[in-house]
Amino acid sequence: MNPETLAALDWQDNARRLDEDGWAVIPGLLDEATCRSLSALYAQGTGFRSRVVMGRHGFGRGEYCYFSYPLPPLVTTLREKIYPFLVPTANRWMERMGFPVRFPSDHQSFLARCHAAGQTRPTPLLLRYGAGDYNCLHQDLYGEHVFPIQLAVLLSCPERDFTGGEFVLTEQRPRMQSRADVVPLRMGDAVLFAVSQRPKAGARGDYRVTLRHGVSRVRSGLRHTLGLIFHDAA
Ligand SMILES: O=C(O)CCC(=O)C(=O)O
Ligand SMILES: [Fe+2]
Repeated sequence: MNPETLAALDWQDNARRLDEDGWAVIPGLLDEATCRSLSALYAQGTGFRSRVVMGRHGFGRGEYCYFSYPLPPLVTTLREKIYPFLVPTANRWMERMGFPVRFPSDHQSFLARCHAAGQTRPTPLLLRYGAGDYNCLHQDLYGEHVFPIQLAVLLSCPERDFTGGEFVLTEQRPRMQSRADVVPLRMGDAVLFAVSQRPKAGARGDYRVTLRHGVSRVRSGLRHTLGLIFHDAA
């Protein structure tokens, strides 16, 4: 992955799919070698600020580790270089939902805002699921400052490295029942998705829907993911 690859992506189409569905897949964001080397960091166990065993918190089953600063260079690059392409959608969503917040065009300025408010801990993470593991539906909110779109990259190969373990999104509409989507991902694919709320166009104008994401039960093997959240944590 290099910055030119990112600039060459169809961000207008990504924005359109985020508006319509609340998520968009970037096929083949990372190549297999990069996926393998990122997954290998998990077993190495260094460069992380904390490890969370999901079962201990009722978050599901499996575990994840938050990177510490400085992040691995590739993770910093992805976070800094992808962010600016998402800002127009993020700002449009805030406007359409009637929220006053607007996001600066560069990630460093947004992080400075998080840090000034006490959200200083890095949120990018690696997740690892074995057979029987899953991630309950959740939202990655870590304080007052929330960038409304995040990214996850599947680092393992479905059917070869693991079975089951699908990325799931639910959308809760006001006074209606929730709708689920399963996002088809191959190794190295990234999914952009709404962290929490997003506007949806309806017959009588925009209304807000609430998204949650999770992972269905892994049936066999080992599944790794890279999670990229643009706000830091309190
Ligand atoms: O493992 C996954 O696909 C989901 C990871 C996740 O919850 C996240 O990146 O925030
Ligand atoms: Fe998450």
